[in-house]
Amino acid sequence: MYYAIKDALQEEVEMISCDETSLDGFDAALIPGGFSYGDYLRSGAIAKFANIIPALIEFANANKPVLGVCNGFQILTEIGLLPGALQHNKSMSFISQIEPLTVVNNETLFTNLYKKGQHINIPIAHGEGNYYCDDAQLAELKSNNQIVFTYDNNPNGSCADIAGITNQAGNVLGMMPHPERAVETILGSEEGLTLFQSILKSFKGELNRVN
Ligand SMILES: NC(=O)CC[C@H](N)C(=O)O
Repeated sequence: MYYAIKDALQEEVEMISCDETSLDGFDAALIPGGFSYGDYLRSGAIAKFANIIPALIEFANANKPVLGVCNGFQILTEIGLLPGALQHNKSMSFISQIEPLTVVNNETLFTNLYKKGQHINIPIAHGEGNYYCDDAQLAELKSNNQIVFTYDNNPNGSCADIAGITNQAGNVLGMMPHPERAVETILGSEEGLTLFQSILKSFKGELNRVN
C-alpha cells in the first residue's frame, strides 16, 4: 500500500503504527491487508482494541476518506465503521488469484474515475473474504447504493457477490480485493491505480471548493 502511493501514485505517504493515538494532520487513512494479530479469534477481532482505533473512528466520523483493504476491510467491520462481517471462504481455503470485478457504483470518492459497470481485474488473497449481512442490511446497502464492487465469479461465497462496500456517508470503503497490488502492468494489472487516482481527484476537488 505504501509503495503503491509513494511510487505508483507519487504522493506523500507515511506509515503509522497501530500504537499511535492520533491521525491529526492526515488527509486520508489507508488500512492495508495482512494478518493483524495473526488472525487469532477472527480476522480483525483483536485489532479492534488497538490504540489507534478511537482516532480512526473519529477520523471517519469527521468525513475523511478511509480505505480498508482485505484485513483492513475486516477491521472496519469489526469496529463498526462498516456493516456486516467477513466469514471464512466457502471453500474453507485461502484463495490467491486475480479476479474480475464490476464497478457497480462509480459515484464515490474512491471510484469516480472508473466507468459504471466497468470490469476490472484485481487480485484477491484471503481466507476470510466471504461477506455476510442479513437481508434487511442487504436491502439497505442496495437502496443506499453502498455496494461499490461485485465479483463477476464470486470466488468466496459472498452474499450478493459483494467485493466492496461503503458506509452510508460514502467516505469509508472496505474491499477484499487488493487495488494496491494492481498499480503497474508488470503486476498483471494497473486497474487498481485508478482507485487511488480517484481519491486524489476528489481530495483536490474538495480543496478547490474550500479555496
Ligand atoms: N491479504 C490479507 O489481508 C489477508 C486477509 C485475512 N487476514 C484473511 O486471510 O482473510
